[in-house]
Amino acid sequence: MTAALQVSGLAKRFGEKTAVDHVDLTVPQGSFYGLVGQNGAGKTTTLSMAVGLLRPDEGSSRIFGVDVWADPGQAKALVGVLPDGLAMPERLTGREVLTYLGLLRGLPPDVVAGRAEELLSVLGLKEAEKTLVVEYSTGMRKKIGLATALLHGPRLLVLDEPFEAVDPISAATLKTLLRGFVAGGGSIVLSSHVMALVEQLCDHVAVIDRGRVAAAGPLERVRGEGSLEDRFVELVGDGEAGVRELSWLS
Ligand SMILES: Nc1ncnc2c1ncn2[C@@H]1O[C@H](COP(=O)(O)OP(=O)(O)OP(=O)(O)O)[C@@H](O)[C@H]1O
Repeated sequence: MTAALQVSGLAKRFGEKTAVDHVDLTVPQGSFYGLVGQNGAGKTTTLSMAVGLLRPDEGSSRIFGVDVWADPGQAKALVGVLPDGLAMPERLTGREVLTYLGLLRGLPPDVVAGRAEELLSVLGLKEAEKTLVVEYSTGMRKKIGLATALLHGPRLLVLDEPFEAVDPISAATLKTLLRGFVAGGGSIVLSSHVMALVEQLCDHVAVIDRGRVAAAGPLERVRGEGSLEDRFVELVGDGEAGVRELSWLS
């Protein structure tokens, strides 16, 4: 079966810094795939290149077999993206953002209106629908960003830190929504620093360390006998470096 997302040999340098160093990832159709790594490991850069937001120096990315860089229109119709630091039309309300982006996607106005209504309701943004995005909290921005990713009914969701700054009640709703998406045949890739969350939601995981894939595959295989956190520390930890005390604080 064609993979939902197949990235091959992706590489990106920023000046002297190699942010992503020939990453290969295969996200099977119907999987819930977690990408974990330390700050600066290269997760955002990898996902940005995978969905066509950032041009790679080397490598390729295919969404359901469609080359993201050769055929961006077709590839982008298949994917919903929640990027890191999503830029929004700040002077629009949540509903206006959804309407604008839905029409831009070419959806009929009545479909956009119906879906916007449902998304605002499911994501707990109904009361905030008249508020301008510029006035949204960080968590609310995350949720409206997710709504824009879902609006056109994509087959693959690529979500960069979707749970960051989201309150526990909204997180529970989000988990149900994402699980439902996968149960209905969709595929999801998400990045997170929270190992417990990845263990709870994902069936596949990739550990990214300094721009490279340190381990990847089905969750059970990657984590082995222990927890994902133990395995993560084992793979990417740098010994005592993180546990030095600040003597001047005590
Ligand atoms: N536009 C840029 N210009 C220069 N360096 C960059 C740029 N974007 C990312 N980097 C560098 O590339 C590396 C990977 O960054 P990236 O944002 O992909 O990491 P990450 O795993 O998503 O981190 P975090 O978990 O903190 O979000 C970092 O060293 C970062 O400083």
